[in-house]
Amino acid sequence: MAKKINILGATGSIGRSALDVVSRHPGEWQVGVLAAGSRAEELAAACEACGAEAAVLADESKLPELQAALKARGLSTRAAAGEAACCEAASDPEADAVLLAASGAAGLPQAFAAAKAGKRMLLANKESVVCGGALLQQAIREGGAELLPVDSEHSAIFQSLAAATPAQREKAVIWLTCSGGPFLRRMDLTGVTVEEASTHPRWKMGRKITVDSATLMNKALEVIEARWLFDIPPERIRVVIHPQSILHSGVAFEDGAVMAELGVPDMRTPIAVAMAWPERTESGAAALDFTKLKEPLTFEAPDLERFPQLKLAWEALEAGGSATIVLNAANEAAVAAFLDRKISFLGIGRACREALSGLVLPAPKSLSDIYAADREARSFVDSLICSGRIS
Ligand SMILES: NC(=O)C1=CN([C@@H]2O[C@H](COP(=O)(O)OP(=O)(O)OC[C@H]3O[C@@H](n4cnc5c(N)ncnc54)[C@H](OP(=O)(O)O)[C@@H]3O)[C@@H](O)[C@H]2O)C=CC1
Ligand SMILES: CC(=O)[C@@H](O)[C@H](O)COP(=O)(O)O
Ligand SMILES: [Mn+2]
Repeated sequence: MAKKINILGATGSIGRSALDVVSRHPGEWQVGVLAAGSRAEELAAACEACGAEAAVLADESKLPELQAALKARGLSTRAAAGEAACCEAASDPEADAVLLAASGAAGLPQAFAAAKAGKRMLLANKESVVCGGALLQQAIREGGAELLPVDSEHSAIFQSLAAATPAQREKAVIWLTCSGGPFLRRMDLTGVTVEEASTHPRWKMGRKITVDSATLMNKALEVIEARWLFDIPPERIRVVIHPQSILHSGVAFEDGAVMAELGVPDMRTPIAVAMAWPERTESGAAALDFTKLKEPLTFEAPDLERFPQLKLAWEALEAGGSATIVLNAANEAAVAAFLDRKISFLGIGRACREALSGLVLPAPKSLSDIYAADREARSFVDSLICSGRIS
């Protein structure tokens, strides 16, 4: 019988890539629920293409629109809306796997729901790991869930660690690769436009993560993500700039050996790895031919003067409490303001730093504590922007 996958964030960049992988395996995989944020027409179209059983929108007010869009396509797909319905999709007892690919902290309740229900979690939504921290890891353990990383770097690390013993992991160093984003060689970042920051040199991704890659906050979030996913202290996580995005990250062992995963930059590979693990399956990604690489593979240290956001990962982890939640929320609020052309590109980093030093909150004890810290950081940044202190 075909295995069932529920996809949250189905209309996004990861969601579409996942649907492409699923479509290559008829009879082996079938789609249960597709969930998205608010775009009813796009969700209905995705349901039609893959024959999903149910469609869910997080935005409750869009339920009539979703029902109408499904009906207009002659589909009998069940429709639901609201955050609770998204969490039901994430914890669905009928799903063999759930892909968590909403964008931002909006994915947090879904990750907790999947963890508590003991699901096989294919996790792209890094923000839920950054905010959920120890609490999410605890929910995964207690719920008996299995987490398979989809973020390309973490998929590479996961694969590189597959054969390592606990003792070998204890001394391993993680090398996270970073493309450097569109401004790797641009010395002056004043005046960066929304259009410039919204174009990634290697990956086609959603708007928020693309801007994060341009500020290097994406890598900061990935350092925090790695700390939790691989239970590794921050001082054993390093970042290296690798503009070609062919080596997706690696692990250095005490004997000098480095295990790494390489491939063409195509998210269908880590999605297929997570779907099939510990087996392998066809993803649709082109094979890497070392004899036909268009440019040499290069590596260099990151420039922390021009990209100070990167340092905030270690600072937030060191600070403890709710610092990583504050950092994530401040960044989400600042990136949204930048995309709305209310603040400059450099204002994003200033907002993150101000929030991190201005808001010292205790460690969360529950999901509602996480929401509270998240809300506080967002309103802190909003007030910085409204008062003109960040522009
Ligand atoms: N794109 C990539 O290559 C990579 C992405 N990631 C991570 O994966 C996640 C998704 O990124 P990406 O696909 O680029 O983002 P996109 O912006 O392309 O897509 C976001 C998706 O999330 C949906 N969505 C928004 N709010 C909710 C909600 N509350 N519940 C369920 N779905 C929701 C959107 O629906 P709607 O269309 O209705 O707005 C859309 O389907 C992010 O956390 C990102 O960091 C990690 C590695 C690589
Ligand atoms: C594809 C993926 O996993 C992204 O997170 C990607 O790594 C972004 O590239 P940067 O290295 O530029 O942040
Ligand atoms: Mn990544």
